[in-house]
Amino acid sequence: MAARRCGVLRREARPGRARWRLAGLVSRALSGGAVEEAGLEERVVRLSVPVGEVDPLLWLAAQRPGSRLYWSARGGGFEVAAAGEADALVGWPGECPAALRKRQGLLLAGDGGTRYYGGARFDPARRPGAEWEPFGAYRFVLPRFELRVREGMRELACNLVLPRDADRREEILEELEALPLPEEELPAPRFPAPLRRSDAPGFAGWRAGVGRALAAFEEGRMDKVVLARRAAFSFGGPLDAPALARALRAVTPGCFHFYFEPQEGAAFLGASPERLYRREGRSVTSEAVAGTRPRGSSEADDRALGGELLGSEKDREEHAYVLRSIREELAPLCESLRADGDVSEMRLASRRHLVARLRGVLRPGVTDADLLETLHPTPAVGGYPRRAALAELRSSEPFDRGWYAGPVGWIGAGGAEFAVGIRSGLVRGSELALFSGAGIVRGSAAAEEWAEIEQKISDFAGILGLEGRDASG
Ligand SMILES: C=C(O[C@H]1C=CC=C(C(=O)O)[C@@H]1O)C(=O)O
Ligand SMILES: [Mg+2]
Repeated sequence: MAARRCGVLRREARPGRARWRLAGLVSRALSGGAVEEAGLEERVVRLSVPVGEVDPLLWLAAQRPGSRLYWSARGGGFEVAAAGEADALVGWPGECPAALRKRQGLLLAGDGGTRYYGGARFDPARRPGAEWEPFGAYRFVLPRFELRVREGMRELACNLVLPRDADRREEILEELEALPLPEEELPAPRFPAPLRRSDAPGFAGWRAGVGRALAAFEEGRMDKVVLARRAAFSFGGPLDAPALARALRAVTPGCFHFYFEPQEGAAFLGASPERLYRREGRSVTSEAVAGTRPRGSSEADDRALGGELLGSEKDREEHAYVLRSIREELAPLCESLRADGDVSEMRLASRRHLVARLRGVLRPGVTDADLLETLHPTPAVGGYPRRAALAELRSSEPFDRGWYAGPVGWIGAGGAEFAVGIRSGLVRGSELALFSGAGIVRGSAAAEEWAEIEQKISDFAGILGLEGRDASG
């Protein structure tokens, strides 16, 4: 028999058997005696069993829509798909993730592997547009069920919050029993045809925005602002958002991949090259990513584009504000902070950026809420100085960024990792909104920055047949 890519499994790792073993663990953990022994203080119990080769994104696609998520670390090493919610920390309109501080007790009481996954709005102070309502100001989910791949080991896990889940024993076991565990490859997805495109701002509005930014630089009110665009597409039928995430992952190696679906019919997904920060205990790393050129079509062309980026004064300036700001913001939270190498080139499949890394040791007591509040938004997505840039975006950007360019990632007791939620889109039924921005500094030209955004959305555009539909008119 021909070997199927995902179908040949060792007997003990067969999905059905994994589910059955997990049900045994869950049943025991929720039995009267075990719950009573655990006492009244809320805590998270994470139960897991090994499982065979299932692609987490295929698993995700098979789960019931509504409350699904996916995260994979840049460069591999950690990947998770999840369904359902054992707990959720949700921010009300106007709340920033700093409010997480008050709600982190449960998390810190969790066992080692416990992680909440989620993200936050770019600007909690801006009134949310209707399309972003399901996402909240921030939303971190402790999934009910997880399929995790960590350093090549695959596991199926169930999170329980005790004692509160004791009352839901039957419900949880029924959910587990019904949990789909696909063993086979799905056919390659076919996406519906695109019908219409509309950009906010259009090119005239974009040119005006760049002009306003240049005037603000001249007047000394600001040094950099990242202006963004919302390119909205409608299709001839509903978009399969998990399939889109899979197709995107395939063409964007070396990126963080994320997918958040807080309710059926609304999914925010993307492939970001940029780490906001990573924390392991008190060690923290962050990085400045800015300045852009495409990859070349030949080796010589590619080399020339790399040289052009590294030698570009304008892109160096875009990048320098990001590095300077991260250093300024992070230093007060650290006992020590140092550069990790020089400014270099980050090469992605279809474009390249300038990158510089910072490494530090946090002062005792610094939390992830502190880090998020301090680091976000960096001038890679906001501007410099931050306050002036945000005021400009609030008063002139003609759409709500929602979670675009906000922090996305996970928080655990011993560590955390966040990417900057760029190169992303929002799927709602047969509508897709792609969000992308470009750093405006002295010397920026409106048409070039518009084209840079077009290049940045080309990963999505290539998958969905949107190329050649530039709306610059
Ligand atoms: C704001 C975005 O990219 C940022 C990250 C890298 C390079 C950038 C640039 O060259 O303008 C942007 O600052 C985006 O992709 O939406
Ligand atoms: Mg740029």
